[in-house]
Amino acid sequence: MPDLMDTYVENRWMVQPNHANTLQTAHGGRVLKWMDEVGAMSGMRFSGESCVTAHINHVDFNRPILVGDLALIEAYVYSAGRTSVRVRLRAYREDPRTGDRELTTESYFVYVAIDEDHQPTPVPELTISSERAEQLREEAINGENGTSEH
Ligand SMILES: CC(=O)SCCNC(=O)CCNC(=O)[C@H](O)C(C)(C)COP(=O)(O)OP(=O)(O)OC[C@H]1O[C@@H](n2cnc3c(N)ncnc32)[C@H](O)[C@@H]1OP(=O)(O)O
Repeated sequence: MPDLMDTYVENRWMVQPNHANTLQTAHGGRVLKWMDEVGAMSGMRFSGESCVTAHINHVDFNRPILVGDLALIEAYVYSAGRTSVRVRLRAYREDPRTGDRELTTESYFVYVAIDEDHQPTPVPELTISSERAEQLREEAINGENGTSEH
């Protein structure tokens, strides 16, 4: 049974002019695409299956990510159903020189594990075996319910 920490995936992209809008900041659709990809990686790591995106909850773009910044995307599975997997996604802008980062976007995605026939297929149970994992799960549940502070 995979542990929450086993599903923790992060990836970075350097924001290039071809990722930007006319304001020279990352296009929102591009950021969502990166989030979706990293979330799917997390869901696949958890389930051992291909995963498709079934649902994206509300998305607020709180800060822009400038061309030349790094877009850092973090994902982890915090809950699992029979065939569905809930993934917390956070996007940060990161200064490539200092590593300073600020949260820009947060969302909660539902993926469904599918078999070779593209039909939903069961996922394992999620285990929580450390204080850090428990903290991450609580943060996700509170964030999804709109009760977190950020
Ligand atoms: C990473 C990517 O970019 S993938 C590309 C974009 N995504 C897609 O193309 C997916 C297109 N959609 C589909 O193929 C189908 O609707 C599927 C596979 C997501 C679901 O198929 P369905 O036949 O509706 O499945 P079914 O009704 O049995 O539900 C399966 C699970 O999905 C969950 N689910 C289905 N739709 C949703 C939804 N909109 N929101 C939340 N959960 C959902 C169900 O609650 C169920 O969860 P559980 O098994 O944990 O109880």
